[in-house]
Amino acid sequence: MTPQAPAAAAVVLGLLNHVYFNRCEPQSINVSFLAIIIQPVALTLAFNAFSVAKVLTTTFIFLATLALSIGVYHLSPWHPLAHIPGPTLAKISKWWSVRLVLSGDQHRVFKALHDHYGDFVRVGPNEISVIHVDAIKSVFGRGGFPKGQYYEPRVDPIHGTRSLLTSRGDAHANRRRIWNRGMSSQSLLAFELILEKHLKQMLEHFDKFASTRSEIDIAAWFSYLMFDFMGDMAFEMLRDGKDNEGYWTLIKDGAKTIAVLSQLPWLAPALYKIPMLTRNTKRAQAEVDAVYPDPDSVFDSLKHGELPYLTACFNEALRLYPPVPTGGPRQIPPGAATVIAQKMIPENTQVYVPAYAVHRNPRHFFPDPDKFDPDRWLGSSNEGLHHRAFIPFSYGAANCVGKGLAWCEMRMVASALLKRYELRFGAGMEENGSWVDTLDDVFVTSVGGKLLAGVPGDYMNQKTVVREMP
Ligand code: HEM
Repeated sequence: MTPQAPAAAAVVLGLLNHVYFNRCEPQSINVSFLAIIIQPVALTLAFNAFSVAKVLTTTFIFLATLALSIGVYHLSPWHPLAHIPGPTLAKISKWWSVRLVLSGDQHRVFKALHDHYGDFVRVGPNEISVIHVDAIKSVFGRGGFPKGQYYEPRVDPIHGTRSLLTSRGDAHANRRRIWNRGMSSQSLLAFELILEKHLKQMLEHFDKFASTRSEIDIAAWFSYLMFDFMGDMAFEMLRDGKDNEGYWTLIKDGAKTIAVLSQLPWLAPALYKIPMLTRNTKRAQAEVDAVYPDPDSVFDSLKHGELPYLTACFNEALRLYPPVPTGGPRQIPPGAATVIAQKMIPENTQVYVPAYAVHRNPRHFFPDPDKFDPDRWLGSSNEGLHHRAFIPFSYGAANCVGKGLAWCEMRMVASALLKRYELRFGAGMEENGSWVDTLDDVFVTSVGGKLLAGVPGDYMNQKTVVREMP
């Protein structure tokens, strides 16, 4: 045996491992980690050359070969995604994505990549992002693709319980039917009463702040409101459950489902862009005043259809700052290579259709796709407005089940605030103008910092006489 034999064997073993992992992607780190640790040790023993130094050397050669082989293959013309352009580091390893997600900038970076590379970008060894409008239907629509491994970490690791978000196929369809019943227009009317109760509580607090002219972090207050409302709504379902099989099953299905209901940040980022926080306040406030002449009537959701300007403002906020900015990919099943927007995409690829980048593409919304311009939603012609490319609530069978409720919340909260106050940016907020740039993409949007409302001396001038809340 030559002294180089263990090293050569470690190289061969590294290459064989790559072939194996390429065919059978590991589903759990435990098994693969164990295999990777044991193999070089066993190899050193097999050559009767056991010593700590030799084990370390063999392990290093083995791991280096494995890493190099994987990296080279990912960049090679033989990789099935070789025809999709993208950053080199993204193609080589998933660590690029991990770093990106940790930074919170995923949505902004995806957009920049699409600006540079076009409709298709390779954003991982086996992941692509597509912003072509045809991809929305192909990926999310009927006959589209299931959620894949991306969603698995969201499954309860102890009980294996799947929420609506993580279930697939028939299990998803069955559970979704129950949710749909729970979110029917009749149910929404009941939820509105709960929202009204908590909204009034928030207004009481705001009245106090107004009287002392103090500054508030309005983003935090919207989160409190949504937390209280969603929590109360979930338990209200529980209370009424005996009479409503739909709600009852929903709750019985486990705490995970309630946790989904209690997802707070979905709504907040859109609310932060409500027009009272911008210079576009005039018209929206006038519209609310006209539709709700009586302050007590602002809780009446039946009039929400009479608020086209406010609705346009929210559409524009949801377009520029979709609360699920990138979202999760769908995964092309084994053996189901497919064509998306005229490009062949191989099996097992994870496909993102990132709302943030789709919404800011000049082919879909023009002119000035980065500009907050509610009027683009109000024109009689649809020029410059690609409705099919507007996907803040996603699309297809697993789109947002809470869409109706979210719209009700947004319009009711905004109407109540616009009717009652003239809000101003807090000290330093307007000049910075960059609060929205601090929003992080962590699947949903996470609020980066305080959004101060009001300035001392000119703060939340109450338009109406403050009344005692019932
Ligand atoms: C402006 C507010 C909201 C936005 C923009 C939004 C957006 C979305 C998006 C994009 C998805 C798809 C996620 C994916 O594909 O992985 C989704 C799913 C979902 N949303 Fe919302 N959402 C909002 C509010 C709500 C509310 C208030 C609820 C509470 C009932 C809710 C409950 C859900 C559930 C349960 C799902 C999973 C649906 C399924 O897998 O069938 N959402 N939402």
